[in-house]
Amino acid sequence: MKLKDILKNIDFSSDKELVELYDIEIEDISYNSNNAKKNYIFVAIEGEVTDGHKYIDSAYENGSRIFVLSKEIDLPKGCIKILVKDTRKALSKMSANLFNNPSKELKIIGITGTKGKTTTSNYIKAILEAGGHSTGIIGTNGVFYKDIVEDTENTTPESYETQRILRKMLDNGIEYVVMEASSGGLKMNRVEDVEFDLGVFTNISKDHIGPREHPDFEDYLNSKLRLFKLAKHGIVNIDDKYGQYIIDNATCDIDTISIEKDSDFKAKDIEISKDIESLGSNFVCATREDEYDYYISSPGIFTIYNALLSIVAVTHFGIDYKVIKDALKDIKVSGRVELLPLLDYAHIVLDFAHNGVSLKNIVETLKDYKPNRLICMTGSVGGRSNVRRKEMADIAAKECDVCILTSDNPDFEDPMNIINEMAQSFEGSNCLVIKEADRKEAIKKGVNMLKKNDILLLAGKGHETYQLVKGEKLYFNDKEEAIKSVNELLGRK
Ligand SMILES: CC(=O)N[C@H]1[C@@H](OP(=O)(O)OP(=O)(O)OC[C@H]2O[C@@H](n3ccc(=O)[nH]c3=O)[C@H](O)[C@@H]2O)O[C@H](CO)[C@@H](O)[C@@H]1O[C@H](C)C(=O)N[C@@H](C)C(=O)N[C@H](CCC(=O)O)C(=O)O
Ligand SMILES: Nc1ncnc2c1ncn2[C@@H]1O[C@H](COP(=O)(O)OP(=O)(O)OP(=O)(O)O)[C@@H](O)[C@H]1O
Repeated sequence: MKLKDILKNIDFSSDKELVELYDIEIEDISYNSNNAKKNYIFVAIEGEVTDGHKYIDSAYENGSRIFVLSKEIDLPKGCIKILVKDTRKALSKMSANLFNNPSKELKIIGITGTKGKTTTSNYIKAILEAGGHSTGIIGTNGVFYKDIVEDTENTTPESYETQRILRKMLDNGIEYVVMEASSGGLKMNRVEDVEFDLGVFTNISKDHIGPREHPDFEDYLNSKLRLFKLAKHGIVNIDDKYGQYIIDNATCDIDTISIEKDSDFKAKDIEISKDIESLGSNFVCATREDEYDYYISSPGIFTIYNALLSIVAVTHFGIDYKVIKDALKDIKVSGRVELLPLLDYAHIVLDFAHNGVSLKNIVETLKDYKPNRLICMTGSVGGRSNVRRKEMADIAAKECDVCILTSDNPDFEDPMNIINEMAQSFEGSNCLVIKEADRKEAIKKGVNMLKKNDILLLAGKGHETYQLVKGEKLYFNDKEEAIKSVNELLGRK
């Protein structure tokens, strides 16, 4: 592609005459010097850890001669300097130009919120596919479309990766893309040049506040709000304390959903199944004109919110009620309230809950099934704000009968340090606390102590298959370990 086409709609200045620049053929863009090559443009990003401008020499050595910078830096002779105000924004626009703006030809649904993004994305994908529409997903679990699966570093990939993936999806015949728009992704302009047909707000609670993320809650909230300035239409959970803030500050029209307040799509007559084996809920969705009944095969009030948002999203694209109803009744999302059918006298549930709000939701949901004892295995990430681990431990101490504190991505922190900090919440509580830093042993202990009608909640990892230790992702799978422990217990191979 010609340089002039890559730089379309970008405000820049250059040390070269524009005519001199314009017809240069560019092969690709790199924002990491290690991937830079001849005929590539190198874009220097001022990151959280390091400043990409430091890697100009390395990109030069790898063959790049065209540099997009936000700082006046002298370049080696023969190089072209393109100066912009914000290189992240420039990278986003250049990437959209390079890949021919794929989002213009796709229908894109962005989901933001502290909790429920992955679950809601999967519900929407399943319903759209049941309606005959080829749909892709970009999110925490990776990228999925047709039978293609791609891992991603971030929930919301860097703008270049996002545009590249959207182009590949479009070229593979995908019509709809459901994309998790994380606050970090929105803040760092990773989706700035994605044309969202719909933006969806699930909820917000204190999270991702701390070093390298958001300095305060206001920044976190306003990062999420950005989606409703990019999208053509929005869907907002008005029961959330900040739902009205999103509506008041959005630049698009909004449909609202709720269980408590008045809204455009309100759930009522909710019946959560009494039997843990069926783990589901019936509810009616009342619009301003009509009422529609649904069954969703996952329990909990939070599931109804995710289902409502999904119903409204697909209704926006004209999907039939019957298609939605049929699809919802069978949907399951891996690692989200996943019942492992391993024992006939007790229940083991796998769930991705790894912050206070989600742990509270899943614990309260499971308590509705009136277990003999609720045994919760949980831990908390190392090297991040201590608030998260305290909130999680407080919930477990208050709501559970037994809590096995273990490791959950300790990274560079000593796992016992995290466990001991969490253990403080149990002082004076009726919950029996067990400390076991080895997650495999912790699962085994949980399985071995199960008695009739107990529920063991394995919280934190859900679908994830690694343990982050000292910067390294080591393979670990809660589900596999639970199966092994049960087999050992029952004397099977
Ligand atoms: C804090 C943060 O968000 N960091 C993201 C950011 O990295 P960074 O700005 O820290 O980059 P850096 O390492 O300082 O490097 C700066 C620049 O120098 C370049 N570089 C670096 C080394 C080198 O040898 N050569 C070189 O050119 C890098 O490619 C980069 O362009 O840009 C990277 C590329 O897009 C991201 O992968 C990285 O996400 C890290 C892994 C991360 O943990 N991010 C979390 C906070 C995050 O974004 N989470 C959200 C979900 C949570 C939420 O809801 O917000 C997500 O979407 O994943
Ligand atoms: N709407 C919701 N409100 C509160 N908690 C929820 C909601 N939906 C799911 N959860 C809980 O949060 C956990 C994570 O759900 P999900 O993966 O859908 O959220 P997410 O927004 O993608 O999370 P993350 O940003 O951590 O990847 C679930 O396992 C469940 O315990």
